[in-house]
Amino acid sequence: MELNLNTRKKQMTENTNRSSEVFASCSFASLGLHPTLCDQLKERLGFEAPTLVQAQAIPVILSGRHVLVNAATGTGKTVAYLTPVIHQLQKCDPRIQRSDGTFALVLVPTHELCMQVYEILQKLLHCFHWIVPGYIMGGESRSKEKARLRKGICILVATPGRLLDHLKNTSSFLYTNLRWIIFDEADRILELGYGKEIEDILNILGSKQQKSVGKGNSSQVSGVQRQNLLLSATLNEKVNHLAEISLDNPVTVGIDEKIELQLTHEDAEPMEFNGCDILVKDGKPLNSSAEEYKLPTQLLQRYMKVPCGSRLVVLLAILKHLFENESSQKVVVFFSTCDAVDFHYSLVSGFQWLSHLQSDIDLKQLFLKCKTFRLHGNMNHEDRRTTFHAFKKEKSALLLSTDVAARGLDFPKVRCIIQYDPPGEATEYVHRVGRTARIGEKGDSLLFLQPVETDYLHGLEKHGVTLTEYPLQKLLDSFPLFGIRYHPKNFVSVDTHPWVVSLQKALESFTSSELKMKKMAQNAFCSWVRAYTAHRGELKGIFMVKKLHLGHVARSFALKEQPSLVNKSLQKQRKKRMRDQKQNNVSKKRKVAKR
Ligand SMILES: Nc1ncnc2c1ncn2[C@@H]1O[C@H](COP(=O)(O)OP(=O)(O)OP(=O)(O)O)[C@@H](O)[C@H]1O
Repeated sequence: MELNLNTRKKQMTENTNRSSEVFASCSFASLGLHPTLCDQLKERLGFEAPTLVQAQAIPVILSGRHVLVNAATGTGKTVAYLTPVIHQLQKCDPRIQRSDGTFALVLVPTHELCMQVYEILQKLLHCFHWIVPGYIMGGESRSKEKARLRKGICILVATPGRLLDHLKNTSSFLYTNLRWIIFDEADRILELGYGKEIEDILNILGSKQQKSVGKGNSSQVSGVQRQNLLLSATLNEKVNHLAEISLDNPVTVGIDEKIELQLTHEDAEPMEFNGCDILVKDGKPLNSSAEEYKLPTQLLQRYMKVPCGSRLVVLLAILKHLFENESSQKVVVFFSTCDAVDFHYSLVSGFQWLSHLQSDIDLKQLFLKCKTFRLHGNMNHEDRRTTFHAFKKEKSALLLSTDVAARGLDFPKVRCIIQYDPPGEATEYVHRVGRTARIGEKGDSLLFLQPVETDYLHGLEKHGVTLTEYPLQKLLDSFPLFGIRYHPKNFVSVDTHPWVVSLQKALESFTSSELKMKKMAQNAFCSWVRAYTAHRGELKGIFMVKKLHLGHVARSFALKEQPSLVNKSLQKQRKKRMRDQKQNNVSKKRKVAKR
């Protein structure tokens, strides 16, 4: 009883500590936001108080300065940039109208993030019906978008490619009143190769900065005061060029002490907004030493050393453990390719295993009994949208995804992130794990590495990210094999663990029993190897294709042999069949001739 009381007390202290790391001790109203907007934040979104980054960024953005916002994942950056824009637009007198065209542009890297920002906007604008939000993004109907643009969209959320398309081809798209350009996940937009599009967009919008504009002045373009904002949890030197061409004397706002440390104290200008100390800085954008990333402190980060051939079994073991130990569990697993997502989705959805041998009846049941979703860029738009919303709503579910879900997406209550295929850059690691432990909540992350890949951890350490090892052996020993729990006297390697061997065999026979499943496994194998070879720069020395044992890679896709061998043996079979057929025909002819 006392123990329970102590545990509860400890939890309460932890919660209070976490809360003070995330939330500021001031109100939204005290930051200068309109009372109706503050009511919307409370009523529509349930936000009582601003987060630290909101308390820091909102007053600076309201002041009209160009801003770089750098804060950990899940700290509320979206509302930090949307509310000042709405505040300014609602107070325009006379009221703005749709026919005035677009006032604010939010650029995002993915469709899902586009929808997410649009949905938050809809909630915040509920009481400001004259400020119309809208979105445009690749894959949607151009003509419908044109029609919406013609009517007028006051705050427009867009992906860069489609925006450029409309800027060039939709003559009714009015942007002469444009006042804000916001780059959400700025570094990702560039990583996706949109650099050229962004330059073109800035050129067309007349928002490209000419060097050495007076300190503290926002740029004036065609009489309208412009204010540009750049945000990400991983603002690094890659963003410098974009910052240089789009921001005019920016203020850096961030809760990242590492970034604050590299600011020169002469430049630093401490401000106080209702008890929230803020360090803002004029002038130059970030340099490469700023590439130390701040992750949510409550996030438990672990890695697992798994031999290649046992990867699949270990993944299934972890998932089984997670879903059987907690009644409501939300997990996201990241893969490197769309084919890998499809294969694992079909496998998880259909794979059954004999759970007991005691009775003569085969009690086969689904190995994983959780609700499973998949998300990747090759899915059609409607399916992506449905998955995105469905996974958001679920209390307990598994999402298998590529990096389309890595950036900005806010799935409530995700408890665990599994990086089955390691990400490339450390930035991607940060954003993937950032899908959990949001807004002060608890979260775990687990990174799969093959024994030859563990140098990847040093790369992460350089960015201030440290992981501890997950006790894999203990987990494997905890699974009973046909009713009996295995107690090894001596250390047994993962590959030879009886539970692993047995499950691997079952997986291979499941995959080989269905042609469709086998084909999916082969495709996934091939695209996985291709993705592995595509690692760039320093990562090439860690993820070395030469060191891969393709037979073991095949096992990780539940294949008995690697696809090229499979193809060869298929070819051999085909040749043999043709030879047999030929011989049959010859003997038939001979028979006919004999008659
Ligand atoms: N003031 C607040 N009070 C309570 N919850 C909030 C507040 N501000 C934001 N949130 C919630 O916190 C979560 C994270 O917010 P948001 O997605 O804006 O974070 P982010 O910093 O942009 O994360 P990422 O870097 O991953 O994109 C969301 O669920 C959002 O609804």
